Amino acid sequence: MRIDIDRVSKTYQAGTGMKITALDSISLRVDSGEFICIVGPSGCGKSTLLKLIGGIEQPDAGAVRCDDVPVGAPSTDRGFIFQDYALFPWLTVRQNIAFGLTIKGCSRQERKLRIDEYLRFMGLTGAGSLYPGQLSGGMRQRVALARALCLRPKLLLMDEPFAALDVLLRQRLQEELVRIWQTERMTYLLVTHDVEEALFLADRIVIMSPHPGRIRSILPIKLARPRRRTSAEFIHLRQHIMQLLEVGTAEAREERTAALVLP
Ligand SMILES: Nc1ncnc2c1ncn2[C@@H]1O[C@H](COP(=O)(O)OP(=O)(O)OP(=O)(O)O)[C@@H](O)[C@H]1O
Repeated sequence: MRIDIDRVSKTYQAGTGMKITALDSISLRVDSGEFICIVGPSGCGKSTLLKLIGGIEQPDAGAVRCDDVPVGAPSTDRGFIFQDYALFPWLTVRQNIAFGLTIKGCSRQERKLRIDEYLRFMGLTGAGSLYPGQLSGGMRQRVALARALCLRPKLLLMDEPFAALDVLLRQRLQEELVRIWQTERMTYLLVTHDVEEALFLADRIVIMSPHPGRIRSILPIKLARPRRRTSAEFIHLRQHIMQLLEVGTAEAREERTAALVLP
C-alpha cells in the first residue's frame, strides 16, 4: 500500500486551553512495500502521524491518501499496534488473535492455522488459553504483534511495538519482523525512540522535531540486510542520527523560547 501525506497539520487543545501544534504541514510519500521508521523526541507528533494514517484521527489541514484513496475510518487493510497493546482483557490470547480474522470472514480452519502459525512465530505456543492479565508486558506485546500480523494487512502501523521487551527478545523480534516483512512485502511504518532499532529495520528513517511537530530529515538506509549492529557503518550511522536528533531538539527549544519571549 502506498501512502501520500500531503501538507498535513494537526492541532490539539490542551486542558489549559492552549493550542498544541502536534504536526505542522508534514509531507511524506511512502512507497508500497517500504519499511519506514519514525524517530524523534517525545511530543514531536510521531503517534499523531500514525493515527492520521490509520484513520483514528483526522487532520485539520492537508490530506492523507492510501493507494490514492483518502483515509476515512480505520479498516482491516491497515493494521495498528498501539503502545498500550489494546488487548481485550476478557478474551484469551487465541480469542484476541482470532478477533480480526473473524471480522475478515476467515473460515474456522484458516483461523486455527494462522493463529497456530503466529503463536509459534512469537514464541507464544502454550499461552493460547491464557488471558492478558496473566501475561507479562512482553508477552502482551507479542500477542498484539501476532494479532496484527496474522491479518496480513497491506499496511502495518506500529507505535513502539518492542518498548516493553528485554534487549534479547527485542532483537529477536526485530529479526523476525524483518523476515516477515521480506516474505510478505507489506508497507510497514514503525515509531521508535531507539535509533539502533530504526537502523536495523528501516529502508528510510524519518527524523522528526518537536514544537511544532515537523519532519527534520529523511535518511535512506542503504545497509545490506541482514544488518550487523556491530559493523563500522552501522555504528557510524547511529552516531550521525543521534547528532541530527540532538541538533533538531536544541533548535526547536531555541525557536520555542524565542516565540515565548516575543510580544
Ligand atoms: N488527544 C490529545 N489532546 C491534547 N494534546 C495531545 C493529544 N494527543 C497528543 N497531544 C499532544 O500533541 C503532541 C504530539 O503528541 P504525540 O503523542 O503525537 O507525540 P509523540 O512524538 O508520539 O510522543 P511520545 O514519543 O512521547 O509518544 C504532544 O505535545 C502531545 O501532548
